[in-house]
Amino acid sequence: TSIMACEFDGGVVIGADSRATTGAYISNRFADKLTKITDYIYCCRSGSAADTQAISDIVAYHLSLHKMELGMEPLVETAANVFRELCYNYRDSLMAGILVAGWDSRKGGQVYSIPLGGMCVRQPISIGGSGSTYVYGYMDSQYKPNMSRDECVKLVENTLALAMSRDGSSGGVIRIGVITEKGAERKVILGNELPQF
Ligand SMILES: C#CCCCC(=O)N[C@@H](Cc1ccccc1)C(=O)N[C@@H](CC(C)C)B(O)O
Repeated sequence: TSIMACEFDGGVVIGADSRATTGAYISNRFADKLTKITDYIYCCRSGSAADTQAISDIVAYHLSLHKMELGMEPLVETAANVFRELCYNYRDSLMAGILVAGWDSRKGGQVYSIPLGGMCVRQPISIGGSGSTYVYGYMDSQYKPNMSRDECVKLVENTLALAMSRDGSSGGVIRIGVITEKGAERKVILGNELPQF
């Protein structure tokens, strides 16, 4: 897997490849690793498909209850804390590397990274999954503070395309999401339309 999330003024851009593997076999060529938690909060999943699906379902349930009690949309930070509590408390039984990203009225666009082990840290831009190891240098060389929405989309597309070209556990299509106060929009870049370097 190759996943990425990037903050911009007014929201976040999230992205993922679509390959699921069972050993060397590609068990799913069109996996959807961008998972909705609330209307304004998504997560990017890497690691065990089963573990990350289960965790995401539990967090979505808790936040739906929290929204009813609170009477307002849950904060991105709150979602990240529920993910962290599960990923840390069950760290010996789980294989889950998750990026939590979304928009709320208090802090706007936010990205929180929860790698294996269960720590949680906010980052303006974050990558994860097996493919991310090949593109840290590219991300660092291209990142600037205060990028526009479209600059973030292009950086996410290019970074994921590079990771997918080098990592055998990444591939397929690129799924992109943009989350702002207006909600979430999604698009797909097909395998033959990927940026070429
Ligand atoms: C059966 C089946 C398909 C899913 C098996 C399955 O979880 N594959 C994993 C690799 C893995 C991980 C831990 C144990 C075994 C196999 C996988 O493809 N993970 C991708 C993300 C998930 C969300 C699709 B990525 O991290 O590469």
